[in-house]
Amino acid sequence: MSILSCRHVSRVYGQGEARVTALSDATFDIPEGQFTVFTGPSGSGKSTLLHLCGGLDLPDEGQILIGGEDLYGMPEKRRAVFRRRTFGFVFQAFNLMPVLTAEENILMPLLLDKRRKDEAWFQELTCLLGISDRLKHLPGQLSGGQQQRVAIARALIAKPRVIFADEPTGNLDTDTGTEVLSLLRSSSRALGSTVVMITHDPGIAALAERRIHIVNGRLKEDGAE
Ligand SMILES: Nc1ncnc2c1ncn2[C@@H]1O[C@H](COP(=O)(O)OP(=O)(O)OP(=O)(O)O)[C@@H](O)[C@H]1O
Repeated sequence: MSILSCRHVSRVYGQGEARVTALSDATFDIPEGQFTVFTGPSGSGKSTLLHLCGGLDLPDEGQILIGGEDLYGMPEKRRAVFRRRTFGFVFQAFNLMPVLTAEENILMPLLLDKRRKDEAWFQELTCLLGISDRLKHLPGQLSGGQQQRVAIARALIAKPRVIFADEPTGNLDTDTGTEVLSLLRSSSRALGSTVVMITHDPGIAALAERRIHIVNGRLKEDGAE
């Protein structure tokens, strides 16, 4: 079974002259463990699609199934809990809490869900990401690449089945971006998680197993006419 199944999903913003069809009839399936990127020009609908798949928006039409569960068929409160337990998010701007140490930032999803820390996974993850000696630092004391590695650890600490990453390398130089991406891949592989990522960078997109191109809210699989 697919981990993520998108069925005829559309999203329209605004009304009248301000009406924009951000996404039109999006249909695709992502098997568990696959690393997929969404590419496309600015304003084509990539973030809209990522937010819908991540349970952060509401589609106007269509259905999104996560492991067979209808994401928008469940009540909002249950969706919030489901999202916290099933998804990890990584953003371009890192979005770390500046007053918390790296370790406190990483553990935040567990705290929100009143879950215990799996010490072995915490050690493995921080070691894999090369941040074991930075755990007591505040985000402001870390480089951009280190901050994004902390954000990846935070996204993975609760062992999510799907990781959504919105331009995770967008604020990093090319070498750091490639390194961070490879760490995102190896740490998600260690967990067997599926990664769905937006990128503008063709070099980064080439590293994915699958590319879904979006133009004017319409999807086009890599290699398709
Ligand atoms: N909240 C909103 N209200 C109105 N229009 C919106 C809203 N969010 C997005 N849009 C419009 O929907 C379209 C798709 O936007 P989206 O952010 O999904 O594109 P994108 O491909 O992620 O762009 P970028 O690469 O620049 O981030 C754009 O025309 C955008 O202006």
